[in-house]
Amino acid sequence: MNPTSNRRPIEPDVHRDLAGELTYERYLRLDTLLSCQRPVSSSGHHDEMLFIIQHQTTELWFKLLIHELRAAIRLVAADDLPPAMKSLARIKHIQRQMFEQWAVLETLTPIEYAKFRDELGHASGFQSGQYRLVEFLLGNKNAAMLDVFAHDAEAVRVLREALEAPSLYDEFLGHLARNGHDVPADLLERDWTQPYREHSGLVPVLKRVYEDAGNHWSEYEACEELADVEESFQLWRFRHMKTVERIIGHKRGTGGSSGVDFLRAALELTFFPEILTVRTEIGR
Ligand code: HEM
Ligand SMILES: N[C@@H](CC(=O)c1ccccc1NC=O)C(=O)O
Repeated sequence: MNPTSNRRPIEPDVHRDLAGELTYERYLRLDTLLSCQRPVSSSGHHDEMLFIIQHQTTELWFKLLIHELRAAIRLVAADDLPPAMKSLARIKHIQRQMFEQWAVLETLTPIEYAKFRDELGHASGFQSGQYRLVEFLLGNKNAAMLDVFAHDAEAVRVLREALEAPSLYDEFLGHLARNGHDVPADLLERDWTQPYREHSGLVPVLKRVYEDAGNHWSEYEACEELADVEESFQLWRFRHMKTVERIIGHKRGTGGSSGVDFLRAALELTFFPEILTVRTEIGR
């Protein structure tokens, strides 16, 4: 090593003849991945690259979220909680990345965005099939959301399948029931296509779990993990709404909604309501 050259020599055993072999680029399909950034703006606005990459990276994180959420749902349904918690821990880190990433897009000023916004037509994040799938897997079911995918039979098939299946919380309540907890029967056999609605009969069940956590540790841990996932999801929704507010103010959305007010209304939606409600009852 020569400390003055400021150059790292390539070691002799580094593989150089890679023709026909599996390489970094081939394994990661970078030819495809890096050819997907195609600005629509005819005059090629500098900032559209940021806009595209911000969306594409988020869609990649959605893909991993879906992969992990599906694994967690399967594991909870099989009463195998420890690996399910591992998936939820990973999900929380992904959510943190997605939250922090808004800072990059927030460098886009209203003037910069206005230069290419018109060219986006009616395209909108509201049409993100992967986002809607994440919402469904977490339990925010709404059949009307399928309408905007009517042009895409495969998206409708995947979303309908998730709409009709138990969500993460539905499976968790089933797990509690199988482990001797007195979960109200109407929560165990309900129409899965409907959004989960808070049930006062579940609160005493969770109260027992929380107040006697020593004897119900895995259930207690799972509740806390779910609370974290819900909070992180709300933080993402909130930051999206604030980013939108600072970039387009109260203009209507390209997807046809009222814009910020529509996004703010989503902050009222909850995935695991009793896990928060129980806190009011603790110690009473
Ligand atoms: C300049 C940046 C952005 C603006 C101005 C914006 C604006 C909006 C607006 C106004 C809506 C409501 C639907 C509509 O009428 O269009 C919406 C929905 C949505 N956007 Fe964005 N957005 C931005 C960036 C992003 C990014 C980076 C993502 C990441 C994928 C994203 C994902 C979504 C999703 C998933 C929805 C549906 C939300 C829901 O159903 O509650 N948006 N956006
Ligand atoms: N809804 C946005 C447009 C937008 O952000 C967008 C456009 C195309 C693809 C993804 C988008 N992202 C989120 O809505 C707007 O109203 O400006």
